[in-house]
Amino acid sequence: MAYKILAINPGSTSTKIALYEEDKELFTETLSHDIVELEKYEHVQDQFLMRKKVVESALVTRGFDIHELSAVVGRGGMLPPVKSGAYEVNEAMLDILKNRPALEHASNLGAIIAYEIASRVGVKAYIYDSVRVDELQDIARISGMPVIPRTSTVHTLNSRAMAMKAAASYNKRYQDVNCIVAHLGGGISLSVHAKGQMIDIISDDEGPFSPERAGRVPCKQLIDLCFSGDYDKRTTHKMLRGNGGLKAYLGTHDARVVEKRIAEGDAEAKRVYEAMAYQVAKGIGELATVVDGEVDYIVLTGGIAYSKILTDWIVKRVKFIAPIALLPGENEMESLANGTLRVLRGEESAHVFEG
Ligand SMILES: Nc1ncnc2c1ncn2[C@@H]1O[C@H](COP(=O)(O)OP(=O)(O)O)[C@@H](O)[C@H]1O
Ligand SMILES: CCCC(=O)OP(=O)(O)O
Repeated sequence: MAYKILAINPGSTSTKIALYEEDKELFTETLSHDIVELEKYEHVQDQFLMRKKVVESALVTRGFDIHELSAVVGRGGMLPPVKSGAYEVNEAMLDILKNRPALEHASNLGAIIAYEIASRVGVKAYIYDSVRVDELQDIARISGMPVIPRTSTVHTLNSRAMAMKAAASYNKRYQDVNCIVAHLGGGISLSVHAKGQMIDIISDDEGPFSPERAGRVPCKQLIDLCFSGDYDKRTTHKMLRGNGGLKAYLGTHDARVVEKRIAEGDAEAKRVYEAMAYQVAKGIGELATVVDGEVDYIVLTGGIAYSKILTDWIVKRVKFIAPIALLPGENEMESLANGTLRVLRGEESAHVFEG
């Protein structure tokens, strides 16, 4: 019997779904949500029913009977630190994602929607390479403030998949190389992979700013801002995540719009956009020290890696470290489905989530 897998990837303004038969994509669709509608919900978790209905309607529209499914997989959310690979969704995981996620994030809905659909047809639901995969080496956990230990929150799914893809293109095994991956999307995160483990990372609040996030900001000034009485907690969070970065400086989080302005001679747009590249390059340099400079290759991936102007700026600054593989875009849906397929085929086993 051919396995059919439904992959669900909730993002801040859309929910992507894809149906795979074995490793063949039958269809993929981005279901956009109305921003005004989304803003009516106080918490991301409250969007569950609305997003589930949108997913189910899309499947009905395509005439797909969910009873044909062998498994459903969702993008793993803001759990406590977990291992790489697959986890079967269970009650303990659902409890955390629904009631006390490490951070409010659309990906928290991936497992919840997957579980609902899978339960209806009596198959298993999984997550794969969650954003909270934590393989940090011990020394990387020390932040400088004992009450704030460092943990890993990173674009694991795409970063690991692209690190493996690049390894194959250099005729090497992921398990044998040291590489640095910069995921350049609406949010930016970086990771250093040493012999198959993400031993250190730069999360979206520890390094470069991005189209919609502030990245690392001077923390003493941030404390003053938080206690100034001018901003509530929700607004401050939004300034860091959602309304930060390019959006804050230039009023748009679309890098293509910024590039158009640069082409038209907008000097401020160029100054800010180049600063984003500068910070990404600095982050790559920082992570190169983790493996004593022994980096086999650097990967630039995510939507902004399509940008020649931005990647040229980064490459100019980091090419002394290692060769650079440009793998623009992301293959999250394929990675979710392929990981689940390996579990169904018995080539990989799913971890048990214990909370
Ligand atoms: N051809 C392109 N050139 C420059 N930027 C691009 C291009 N295509 C997409 N982007 C930018 O990539 C960003 C989104 O990347 P993506 O990986 O899709 O992120 P996310 O999944 O986090 O929304 C946006 O800022 C978008 O403007
Ligand atoms: C850095 C953690 C993962 C994350 O923030 O994902 P999105 O950029 O897709 O929101």
